[in-house]
Amino acid sequence: MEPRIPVVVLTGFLGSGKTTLLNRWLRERKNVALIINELGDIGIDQYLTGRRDVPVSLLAGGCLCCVIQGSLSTTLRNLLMARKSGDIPAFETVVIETTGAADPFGVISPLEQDLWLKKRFFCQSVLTVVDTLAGTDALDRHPEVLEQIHAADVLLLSKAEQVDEASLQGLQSQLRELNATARQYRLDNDDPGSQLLDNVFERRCRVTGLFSLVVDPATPAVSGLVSRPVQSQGRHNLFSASLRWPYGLSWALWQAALQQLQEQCGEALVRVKGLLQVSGLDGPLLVQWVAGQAPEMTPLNDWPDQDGDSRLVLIVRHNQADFAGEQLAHWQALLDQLLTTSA
Ligand SMILES: Nc1nc2c(ncn2[C@@H]2O[C@H](COP(=O)(O)OP(=O)(O)OP(=O)(O)O)[C@@H](O)[C@H]2O)c(=O)[nH]1
Repeated sequence: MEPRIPVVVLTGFLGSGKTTLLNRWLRERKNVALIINELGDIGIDQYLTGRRDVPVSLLAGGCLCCVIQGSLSTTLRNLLMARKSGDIPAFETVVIETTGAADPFGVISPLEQDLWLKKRFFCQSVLTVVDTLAGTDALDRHPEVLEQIHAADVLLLSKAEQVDEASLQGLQSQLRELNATARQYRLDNDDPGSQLLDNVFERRCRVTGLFSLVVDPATPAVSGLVSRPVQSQGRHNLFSASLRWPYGLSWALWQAALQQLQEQCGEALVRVKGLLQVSGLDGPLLVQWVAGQAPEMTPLNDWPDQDGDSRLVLIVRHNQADFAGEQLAHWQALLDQLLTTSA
């Protein structure tokens, strides 16, 4: 039997900087296969990963830790078959970029529970990106962030260059309380680089259906740690809605429309990302927007596919599953109106 293939789980809340970091690391690495899991139905991240010579599998429309947990087994099997038959390069490591809402323990559980997979793959590390700009607020607002921190072997602190030292230190000490063993790296001046993908960490967590921490009797209990059941269906009150639209608008009208979307969704808004058709531009406008942070709108040279449709994914936190869809439907009506008046 061949040696087992290591699987690295790269996690972190919505918009924390997972894809940005992977882009950087994949410039130096070829020998990985990438699995990208997206909450929305339309994948955007697969277009943003820098290297085209790395096999990328997109799993969209729900989280691997719950709604589409079964898809990981199939995807890993397919990757292994394709590697054996020489259809894809002989990757040495699989990197899973989770959705921003994922519970990493839920993502890795098939690797521990499916005997076929267990013989061929193992979870080598859980790397968690922490958005320092979102800071301690995110720990209070989004329980998923706590799960991602608890599960981490390493904490990678993004956007630290935008945060003052005192806030950063406050966040770092809170992170140490939540996960005393994970090493912290500031990505602005201490990026460990893609070599981190080779480091093997001992799994500290045991997956039993109910997730519980295996506490080393030599280490004090970690404060604030909760173990809670994971439902087989979507366990988040995070919902996504996606829109494809075969038209373009001017940059200024898109800006106004996005502003309107923010006002409509209010506090519920968590993340917006998309590729928009803009009159006068050959390539799309990449929209990257993390709630509470300034929207980034970057013109790209080319469309990543033949399609050329504007597409947008909206992620909200709300107790009504229909909320995201309704907001996007209202917004589409506004876009249609803008299109008519600007024609
Ligand atoms: N200033 C700064 N911005 C960053 C950094 N990392 C990411 N960003 C920005 O944060 C936004 C989200 O980055 P992504 O890499 O797409 O985040 P993500 O975690 O992959 O997002 P999801 O897939 O939606 O969960 C983008 O606008 C990035 O440009 C960083 O270290 N510093």
